[in-house]
Amino acid sequence: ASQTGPTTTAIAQRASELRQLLQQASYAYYVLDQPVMEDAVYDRLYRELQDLEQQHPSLITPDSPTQRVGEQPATGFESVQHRIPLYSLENAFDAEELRSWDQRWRKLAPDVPADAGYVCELKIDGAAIALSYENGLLVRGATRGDGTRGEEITANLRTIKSIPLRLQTDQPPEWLEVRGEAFLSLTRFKQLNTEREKHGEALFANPRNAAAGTLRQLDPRIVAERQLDFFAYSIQGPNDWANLDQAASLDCLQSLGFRVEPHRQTCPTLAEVEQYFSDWDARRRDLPYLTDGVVVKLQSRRLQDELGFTQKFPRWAIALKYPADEAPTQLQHVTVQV
Ligand SMILES: NC(=O)c1cc2c(=O)c3cc(F)ccc3oc2nc1N
Repeated sequence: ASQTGPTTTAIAQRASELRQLLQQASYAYYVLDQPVMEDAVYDRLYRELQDLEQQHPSLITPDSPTQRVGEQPATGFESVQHRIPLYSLENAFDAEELRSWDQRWRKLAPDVPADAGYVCELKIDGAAIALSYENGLLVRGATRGDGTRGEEITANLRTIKSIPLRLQTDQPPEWLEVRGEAFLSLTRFKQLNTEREKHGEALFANPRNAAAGTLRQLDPRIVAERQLDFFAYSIQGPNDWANLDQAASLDCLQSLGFRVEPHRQTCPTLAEVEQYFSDWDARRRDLPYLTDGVVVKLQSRRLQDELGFTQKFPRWAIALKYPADEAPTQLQHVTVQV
């Protein structure tokens, strides 16, 4: 047939160019927190892509920004088995318990020097999530569940703008597991509760419950409205993706398109770990999200692999907790999970 408008390949090229532009703008805005495009420009390009995809549905790709919010509410979540189990962290409530953790792992690895190298990460108070990528595309997302199996909530996680639908690398591994914390910012938490109060709805008790409750919503449109966020903290994959040290794996996650909590710090000895912990006890209250401790990890991946896991916990990491806040964030009203 004679082509009146631009050729099909030209349209396909435009669609691909729009996806690229929109993904870069979205990464800059949601992951780097450094917008590079006016909202009005973003919206115009987004609508142009939506129109192209409506006219030519074959152009729709799973990583298109138009594919983040699905329509149909699920009838219920499937239970899925994690490719790699998700463990919980052992807790330490003071410096003495931190030191006893240190002694315990050192008994199993006596030849490790005192300045073994620890990485401190602020512990985000949200919901643990597992993301599965295949050939660079997000194929599944799940809650931690019991660590071996979780609830399949891919459609809900696709609505989180700081979760990439495609890894930013032109050589993606055949599979990649990314773990992290889905959370609600304090601002968003307060906005949601203000709205709920206006409509006489039960309030969320705290941002963690709000995030976990949101992820259990069957309708992705509701999840999208809540505007959850995500910090990645671990990466597992085949071959050379599997032996990155802790600090390098966080940098790698950032380069792949994930948000990583920016205040992580490498500490040569436990003294610096304790210093970091007390420095951030005050500073963390200025952050736009809730934290409830510091996760202390051994920097060396070889050592992590050598130490492995107990039934429940990694031997090479511990959560050093801050005392729970006495003043509850929002407990005046009865709250239920919806
Ligand atoms: N909430 C968090 O900010 C956070 C949580 C975990 C974990 O739960 C966790 C669990 C493991 F078995 C191993 C490493 C981990 O690292 C982690 N790192 C973090 N930054």
